[in-house]
Amino acid sequence: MPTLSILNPYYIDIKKRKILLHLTRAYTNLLRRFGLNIYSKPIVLLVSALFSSASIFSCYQIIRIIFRLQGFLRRRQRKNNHNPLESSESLRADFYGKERYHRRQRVIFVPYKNRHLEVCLNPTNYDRYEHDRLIFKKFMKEHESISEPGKRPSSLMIESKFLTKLYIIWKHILVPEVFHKNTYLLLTHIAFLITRTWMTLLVTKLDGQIMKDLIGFKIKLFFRDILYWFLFAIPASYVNAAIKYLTKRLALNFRTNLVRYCHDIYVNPRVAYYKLQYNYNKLPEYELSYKTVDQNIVEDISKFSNSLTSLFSSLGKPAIDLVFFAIYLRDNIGTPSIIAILANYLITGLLLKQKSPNFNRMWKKRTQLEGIYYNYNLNLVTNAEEISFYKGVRFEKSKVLGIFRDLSDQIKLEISQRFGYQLFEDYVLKSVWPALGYFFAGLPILFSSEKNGYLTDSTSNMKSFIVNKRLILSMADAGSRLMYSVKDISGLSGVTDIVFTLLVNLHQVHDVHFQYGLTNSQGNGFTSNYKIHSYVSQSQLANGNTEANTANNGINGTIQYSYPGLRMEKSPVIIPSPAGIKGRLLLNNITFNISKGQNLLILGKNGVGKTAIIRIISELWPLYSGLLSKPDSNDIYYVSQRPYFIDGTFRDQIIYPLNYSQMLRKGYTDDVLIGYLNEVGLGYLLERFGSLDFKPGLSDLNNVASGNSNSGNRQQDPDVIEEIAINGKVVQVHDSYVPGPLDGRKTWFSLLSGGERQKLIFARIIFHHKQLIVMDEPTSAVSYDYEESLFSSLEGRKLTFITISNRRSLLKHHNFLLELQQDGHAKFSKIDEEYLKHFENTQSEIKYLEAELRNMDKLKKREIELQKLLDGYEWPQEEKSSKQIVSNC
Ligand SMILES: Nc1ncnc2c1ncn2[C@@H]1O[C@H](COP(=O)(O)OP(=O)(O)OP(=O)(O)O)[C@@H](O)[C@H]1O
Repeated sequence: MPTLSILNPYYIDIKKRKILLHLTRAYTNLLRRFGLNIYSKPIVLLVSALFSSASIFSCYQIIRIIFRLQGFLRRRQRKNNHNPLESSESLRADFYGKERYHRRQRVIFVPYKNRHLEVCLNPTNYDRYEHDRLIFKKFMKEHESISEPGKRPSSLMIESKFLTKLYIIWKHILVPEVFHKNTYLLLTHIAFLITRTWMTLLVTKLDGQIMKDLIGFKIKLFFRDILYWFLFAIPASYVNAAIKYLTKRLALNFRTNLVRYCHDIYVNPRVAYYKLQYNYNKLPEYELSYKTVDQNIVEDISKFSNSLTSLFSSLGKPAIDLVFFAIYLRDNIGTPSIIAILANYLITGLLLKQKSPNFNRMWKKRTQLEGIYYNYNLNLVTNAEEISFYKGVRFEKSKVLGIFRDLSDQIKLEISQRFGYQLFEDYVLKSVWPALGYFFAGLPILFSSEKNGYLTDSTSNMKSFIVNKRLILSMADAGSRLMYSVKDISGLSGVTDIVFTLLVNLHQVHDVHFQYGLTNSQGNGFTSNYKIHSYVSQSQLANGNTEANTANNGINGTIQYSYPGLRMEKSPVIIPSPAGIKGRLLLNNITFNISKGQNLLILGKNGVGKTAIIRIISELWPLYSGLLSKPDSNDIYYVSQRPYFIDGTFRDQIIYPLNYSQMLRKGYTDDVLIGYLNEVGLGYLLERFGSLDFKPGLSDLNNVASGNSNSGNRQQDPDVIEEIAINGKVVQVHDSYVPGPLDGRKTWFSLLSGGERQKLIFARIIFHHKQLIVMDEPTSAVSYDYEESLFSSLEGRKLTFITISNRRSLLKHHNFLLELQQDGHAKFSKIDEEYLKHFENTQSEIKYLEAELRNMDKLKKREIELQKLLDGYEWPQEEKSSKQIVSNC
């Protein structure tokens, strides 16, 4: 009964099985009609290639869905049980001293097609870098010890240095765990390489078979084998494409790992990017040029990743080919022939290596020169206006051409050295090896058919010859590719040196006990920044080479945080160098103390060390001795001598280093910022640059995401093109966005005048409203009347500030004065009413004297004019003689 059949659970299965069987039968019949065997290798390969791609694609999709689900659940969980340790306020301040690291997962929006994707960034594990630093340090120590005179390293050690460096980078950065996605990619890559070699073997056999069909006039078999050839091409192309894809993917993954690693220790609160210029290495080969760090990170890391991954193909493929083909050929041409072929490869390989020029050194030199050339061009672009004013075109042109000449000379040298070697290499690899291949391929036919009566059939002879010849030529090709990849290895070795040197230097600078070139052995044993110690006396400091200095070569100043004002006590200002406390002393013991609400003016001539004091306060330079008490780093705002602007909107220039969403979270709106701009006298710029060159960026999306779309004069297009759910909020992505008056994007530094730049920085100071503001020549380009109003704004807000300046006119805005003398001494005094009165009296006296001087100048000029008139006057005779008498008198 039909109902019963449907109820039967096996009914559907039986039906399905029947359909499957029917389809299989139809498929085999179709193949048979073309004379194809379904179990033949090309067919099996084709089907498995299709099947494996379908399964890989499905697995990938399933994994993506799982990850998305996991992210969603994690966010929901975080929202439900709010963990204070994971909140944005949870900061780390243990091992890193005063440094703070966000441990929270961050969500950013990445534009994709016409929508924005939500991307989660996991928190960085900084402990990892502390661990890795010791590994790099150990390597350097060992290397330094073997480089000492009398301890010459063996050549093996030098050779293995490259492998050790590569191993360290590999193990700690490229593939940090065994079960890492890069491990899977690498294994898949190797599997595909083996498959390709096996397929080459199959194609070679098929080639011989086709030749045999042709010579034996087997038309049907000939067409069948041609069809096999076509079918074979599909999985073969798939494998080739997969190898290329995996090579590129792996290179990108390696690059990403390396770049993230470098950025984590290069751009972080320990300001390695600044301190790197003060790093020195005992071994010159590990000296990093500060000027080429950008090139190292941007280009050399990419080159390293590409050459490492392409080496898998260029070295792995021929190596696998050699093994496979040798095993297969051993059955056809015998073991002695195979040994002879391999011995030939080995001997010529060694010969070629001996003749090979040092490509590694040449490559390193060329890369260095390329970097210098690139940086010089960059310098031209950055300082275009200054160079034009100075009319420095001729000078710059001759300089840049000189640099390019050095580069082209190096390339010429490289090309000419390559030429001789290439000649020899091509002769051996492209002529000698294939000729020997023909010889060995012919051996079994020549000898077997004559002596043993074996292989008498000419078509079989032909097939055997074709297969052997192709395999031996492929072997020769594999061998030559191995030889060529020796060059790749030396290229990789050069770029590994560069990347390793970069990492060594970054770790040295990222060290919490960074000693500005001093090694620990030069310092005081276990060196520690900012520990309490007995002070070095002034006379000892001035002397420079006393016993106390030798003992306290390290950095021994004490820094106290959370201080409401600013205090320095007996702190010397020394230019950081490997000489440590014995380095160039700019200022002797600086001592001053200001409390909250008090302001300090630091005056001094050019080059006396005013900015150097700020460098010490901001911990860019070390405090070799003495005491520094200051508020927490986050409560101080520093203003540098040269205003800094970023590539962003007008708003970004005011709120830097905050971003737009952070600004909104703090409760600020564009209207408030516009108020600040008017206060510093830059309101007129809003009209001029308001919404010029507006481009919607991530900040605009963040604005919408945070739900604060009503900021100032902003309007929004009601057309919503998409809605995304982020942390439980619905984010609307708008098709168009009408920019507000602070949305203009310009190259701000070159666009604003010197005075405008400084006024804009004042708007920034007012916006941030920090506990302490340290300013270096903030009004040097501002007119006196505006200087008055800018400082009055700060005073009106009761801000505590320190100003470095050359202008005594600023005295009235400060409570204390620190006058720096050329001899390295400093005088700290209070600026009270009496002082100001005295100063004003002195000023007016100076003005009076200046006016007198001017008058005297005028009188002198008048006298000279009269004298000239007298000289040129035609005196009557008797008057002339009386004039003569007068002048003689
Ligand atoms: N990295 C360095 N290496 C060597 N010397 C340095 C270094 N940095 C600064 N100096 C020197 O230290 C001295 C003080 O520099 P600083 O920038 O503090 O001067 P300043 O008093 O602020 O001068 P100005 O008023 O001209 O800005 C200068 O002679 C300068 O050349």
